[in-house]
Amino acid sequence: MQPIIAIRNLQKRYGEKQVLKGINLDVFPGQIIGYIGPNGAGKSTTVKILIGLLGDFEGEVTILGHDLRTDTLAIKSLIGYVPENAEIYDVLTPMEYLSFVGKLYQMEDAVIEERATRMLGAFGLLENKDQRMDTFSKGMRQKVLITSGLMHNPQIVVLDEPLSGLDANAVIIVKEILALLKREGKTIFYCSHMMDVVEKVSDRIVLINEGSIVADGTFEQLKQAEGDTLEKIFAHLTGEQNLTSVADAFVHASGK
Ligand SMILES: Nc1ncnc2c1ncn2[C@@H]1O[C@H](COP(=O)(O)OP(=O)(O)OP(=O)(O)O)[C@@H](O)[C@H]1O
Repeated sequence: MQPIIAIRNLQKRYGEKQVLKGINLDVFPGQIIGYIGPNGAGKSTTVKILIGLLGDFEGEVTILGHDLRTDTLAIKSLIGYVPENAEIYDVLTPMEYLSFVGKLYQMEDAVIEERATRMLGAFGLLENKDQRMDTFSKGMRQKVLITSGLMHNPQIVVLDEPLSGLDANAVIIVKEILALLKREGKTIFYCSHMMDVVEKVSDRIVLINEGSIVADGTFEQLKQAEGDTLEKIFAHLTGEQNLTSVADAFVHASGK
């Protein structure tokens, strides 16, 4: 099977600092990849490259046969991106914002209206659809962002910590959306720190540490090789093995 995303020797520097040190990854159609790693590991940098936001990288990235360097525009229409807490034009209402985003994807007005209404309805936001978003909670904004990333029915969905600020019910809805998207054959690249969710939704887990991939496999495969929970596997492979004493030192640092 041809990979839908092929990443070859991907490297990225910010000044002197090399934050991606040669990532090689083939993602196959219909996979849900859980892309995890400690703070600063390079997850968001990888995502920003994949969605065409960062052009200044070394290596090769091909998405559905398009070269990311030369076919950025074609690739953007194939990918849906859900960021964590992005700036949203909060003087707009959800419908105005979604209409703006839909037009960027060249969607017809009637389709935008229908999809936006259906998706906002699923998140319980219908009664807020014509209110300015400057009064919205963090979770309500995140629901609008999720809608805006999925509305154009992309083949590949890239989510960077999409559950940030969401309440328990919304987390369940997002997990169900991911399962539905998978059933529709979409490919999902899912970055998160929420190990329990990654463990449940991903059919392949890629762990990155200091800019390199240190584990790649199904949860079952990682479990056999490294430990019984994803949290433990994560701690083992990223070098933080005594987290209780780190927490203890932190609490006692302020008291003595
Ligand atoms: N615009 C930038 N300029 C300079 N350094 C940057 C920039 N963006 C990210 N970095 C650095 O690159 C490294 C990787 O950052 P990145 O945001 O990709 O990590 P991450 O794995 O997504 O982390 P987190 O889990 O904290 O979101 C970090 O050391 C970060 O400080």
